[in-house]
Amino acid sequence: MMADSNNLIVCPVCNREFKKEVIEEHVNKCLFLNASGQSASKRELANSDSTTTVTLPKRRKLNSTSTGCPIVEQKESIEVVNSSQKHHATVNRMNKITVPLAEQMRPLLLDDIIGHIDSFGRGTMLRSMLEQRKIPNMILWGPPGCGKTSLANVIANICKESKTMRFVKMSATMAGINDVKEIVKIAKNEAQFKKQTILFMDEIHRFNKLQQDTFLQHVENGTITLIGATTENPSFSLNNALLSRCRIITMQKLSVADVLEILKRAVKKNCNILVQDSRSSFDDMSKEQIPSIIVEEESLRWLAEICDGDARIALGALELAITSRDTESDVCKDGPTVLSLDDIKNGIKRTHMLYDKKGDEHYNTISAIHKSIRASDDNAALYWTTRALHGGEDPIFIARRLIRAACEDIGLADQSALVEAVACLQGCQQIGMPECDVLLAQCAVRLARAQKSQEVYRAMKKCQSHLKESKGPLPPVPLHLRNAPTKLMKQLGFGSGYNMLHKDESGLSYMPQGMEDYDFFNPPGV
Ligand SMILES: Nc1ncnc2c1ncn2[C@@H]1O[C@H](COP(=O)(O)OP(=O)(O)OP(=O)(O)O)[C@@H](O)[C@H]1O
Ligand SMILES: [Zn+2]
Repeated sequence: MMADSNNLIVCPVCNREFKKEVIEEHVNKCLFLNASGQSASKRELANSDSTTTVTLPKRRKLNSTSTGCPIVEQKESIEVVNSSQKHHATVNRMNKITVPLAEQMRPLLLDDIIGHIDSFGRGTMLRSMLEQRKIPNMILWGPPGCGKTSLANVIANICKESKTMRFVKMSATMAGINDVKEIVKIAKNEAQFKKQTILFMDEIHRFNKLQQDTFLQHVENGTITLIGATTENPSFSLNNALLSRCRIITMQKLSVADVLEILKRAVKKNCNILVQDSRSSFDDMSKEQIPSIIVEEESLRWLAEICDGDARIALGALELAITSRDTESDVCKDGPTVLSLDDIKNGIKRTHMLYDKKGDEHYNTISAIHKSIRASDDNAALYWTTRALHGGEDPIFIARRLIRAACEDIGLADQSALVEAVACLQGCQQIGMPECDVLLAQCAVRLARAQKSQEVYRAMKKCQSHLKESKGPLPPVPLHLRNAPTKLMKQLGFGSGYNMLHKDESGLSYMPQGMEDYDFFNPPGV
């Protein structure tokens, strides 16, 4: 299949071959997945166009002033060509490309970590502990790509220098109980040689509570020092006993300025590519000084803004943009290649990154919808609903929440709101996305604009807490309210004295005995 193989291009990330028409799409996927530790090729394998032949496209060699850049290095090693060299070339390429830019930029020192001033900036307790090489048990809780693993990496570095601590890194996505037991066994042994084991467990929330119990005793008796990282609220996902033994370090989402700084550092330090306005002139530079690629500051700022605080995504996108930009320019031009905002935008699909269905963002957004409705802010209700859908939220999940809001916040003030919200759910079930988007938008706006009444909801809450707080057996249903289907029951007095009149005229109480004066709508003292 020689003719075909000429048409194949190797993915620089996973080293598989794809047809020219699909390679771009594949590389985009592969880079993103690679950044998140997965591989696009595995998923695509079943229906991919890959074959075993290796034919590499000819690439432009970059300016030699750019050495040190991971991207540049990989370019140079891809510069291959005939089939007798192909094996060597493949190996060479693999070695260099398996480390994505985000990984290369991982901070080594505390001072390299950007942001997080409140949690471990100068003057914080954690900071001074770490500076004295004291590592507490801790859980790092923060959104993806904010630097949890990076902090662990810095700690690994501290361990390396200390000689009295060893650092072990695991991920709960891969490891099981047996791995933990193994670590504990080694840790006990190392302890005899006065070496403390620091265990970093990434994505610790993936362990169920029973599995978490395995750590507990070893954390408690000091065999291991545990550092857990999680994107999920630890108070829900972690064992209480474990929580009480660990310091919870809350890491905020990185700000736009933080991410911008990380991007600038990556560009400056690693790649020797200038960040500036492309219009500036290079007249007074010697030919060697002129960089091969220029990244405009505007592009970096845009990236920093859309990555939603995830530095890994921002770095991955930058890497992708540089890689694909360079591939395009086959001919060596006189001036540098400019990486414009459009180049960066082309490489990225916004929705891929921003909405994490399982994480807090999912609940945060749905809560924002509900609260906007409650506040009668139609504009905000529309925004949050649209944003949830844009991020890939399940429309049924939103519709259910709207039904709840229709009762909880609108209630008897406008009873058709409930009917319409239920209709909205049915409509969503029947037509699905993308058509049901407007159903949800309309319903959210409708609910936001409705009259509000929490009367029933509040009364129900009062009633619920009354029941919860009442001690001893609950009062029996009064005899006159009971049904008497049998003779025996009639003889026992069931239903006796009952009449069909309204409460003011019937002379009966419809509340249990002793509770005649209870009014959940107007509770005493309110
Ligand atoms: N605060 C930061 N300072 C400097 N670089 C950072 C920071 N946060 C993230 N980065 C960069 O982003 C990359 C990804 O960050 P990291 O792996 O530490 O995130 P994480 O919080 O562990 O994310 P996840 O929950 O997805 O594993 C790092 O390799 C580093 O290059
Ligand atoms: Zn690939």
